[in-house]
Amino acid sequence: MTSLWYILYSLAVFILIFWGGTWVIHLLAIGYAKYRLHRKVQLLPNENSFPGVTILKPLMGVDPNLFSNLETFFTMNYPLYEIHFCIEDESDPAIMVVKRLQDKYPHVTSRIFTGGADVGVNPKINNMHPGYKAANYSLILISDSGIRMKNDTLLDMVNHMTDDTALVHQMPFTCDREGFAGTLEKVYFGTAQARIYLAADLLSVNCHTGMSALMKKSLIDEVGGIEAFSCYLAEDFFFAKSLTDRGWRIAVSSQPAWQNSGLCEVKSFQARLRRWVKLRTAMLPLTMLFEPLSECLVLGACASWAVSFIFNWDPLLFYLVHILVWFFCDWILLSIVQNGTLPFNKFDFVIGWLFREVSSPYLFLNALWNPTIRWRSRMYRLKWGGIAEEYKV
Ligand SMILES: CCCCCCCC/C=C\CCCCCCCC(=O)N[C@@H](CO)[C@H](O)/C=C/CCCCCCCCCCCCC
Ligand SMILES: O=c1ccn([C@@H]2O[C@H](COP(=O)(O)OP(=O)(O)O[C@H]3OC[C@@H](O)[C@H](O)[C@H]3O)[C@@H](O)[C@H]2O)c(=O)[nH]1
Repeated sequence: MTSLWYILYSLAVFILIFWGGTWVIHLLAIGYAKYRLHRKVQLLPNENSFPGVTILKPLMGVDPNLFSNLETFFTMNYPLYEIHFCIEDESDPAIMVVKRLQDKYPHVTSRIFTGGADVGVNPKINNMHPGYKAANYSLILISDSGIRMKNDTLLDMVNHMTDDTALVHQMPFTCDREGFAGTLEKVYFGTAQARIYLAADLLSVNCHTGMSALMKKSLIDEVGGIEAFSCYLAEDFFFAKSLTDRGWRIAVSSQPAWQNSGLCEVKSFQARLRRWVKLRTAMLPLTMLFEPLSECLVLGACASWAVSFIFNWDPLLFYLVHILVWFFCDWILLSIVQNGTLPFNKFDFVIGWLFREVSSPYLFLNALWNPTIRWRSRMYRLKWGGIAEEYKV
């Protein structure tokens, strides 16, 4: 009996320490977001001092926003860059979209690479490989198909590329999009993900998500080029790991990544989140415990039990206050990340927030239950450590 009491007591103490840690993370994320995000970019002082950038754009298929998203890459205020569009399938309609833009902006240097390569399992790396090999500049920007740039986004990223920095990445966020799925994505990226992403960057924990990442090419070539990472599906995490293992800094730029894919549905968004859970748990198995425990509703329930066990406090009242304060912290963080008027009202936020909080533990368990990963047209399985193999049925 006494030993069971000690076990429960220790568990309650552990939960309360973890609970306290998550509030520190809330505060760090809010403070760091305020300090780091949306800083004004200096104007170009001297065009010659800016390094050239090769932008790799892996494309696969067309969505209603593709043309206007890609157009933002042709209108950036940066003196020296080229765009390498990488399109695996030679009959992909994305080729026509790119050609229309090339005709509209003939003064911007851009090329189309079709066919991809077969250097490993990761299809994004296979697709980008020919474009990477033909890169002419010292900086590489890997930018996913749904990303939108502001005029000064590239300049902002380059400004963060200091001498001891090897990789500058944008924190994922989303453009204002209509409908519940648009709200849900904005709520997720501006609250749960932004909190961890910002706290991780502040504490130099690798949390790099590679939808928009500027890298020093020579440092990637030093370890064998992008093909050296093609055995992983989460090539982004391993790019950053390889660089930090060699003593380099990675940094978040002040503008978040404006995702604006024309496909905006709850179902596809949840499938994407499940795919990411599978990547994380294979690479970092400890997240299997800490990730569900760091969710508002799960942690609140555990902490309510712990305070009633140790201090005899009312667990229900504690749970309600916990949820309310968490909710307000999330609202504050989202408002800072958005840096302007949100495209939905407070009621929509409550619904989106509750939906995310309730569905997230379920999505997590669901992802663990089925380890097969579907990414666009292919299926994969991951080994512990993150090595991937294609799964053919
Ligand atoms: C005392 C509190 C401890 C809190 C532990 C928190 C556990 C992690 C909770 C949520 C994980 C959210 C991760 C957000 C971004 C990940 C998006 C993603 O999966 N991207 C993949 C695909 O592009 C990519 O390959 C993976 C990137 C790295 C993921 C690393 C996840 C672990 C982060 C742990 C950070 C802890 C920070 C706080 C430090 C005390
Ligand atoms: O088979 C594929 C799949 C994807 N891609 C390209 O890879 C990019 C990212 O694809 P998606 O938008 O489907 O996937 P995500 O946004 O979830 O990607 C994210 O998670 C997985 C990581 O490897 C990526 O670096 C990260 O951005 C797109 O530009 C897409 O065109 C390919 O070129 N081939």
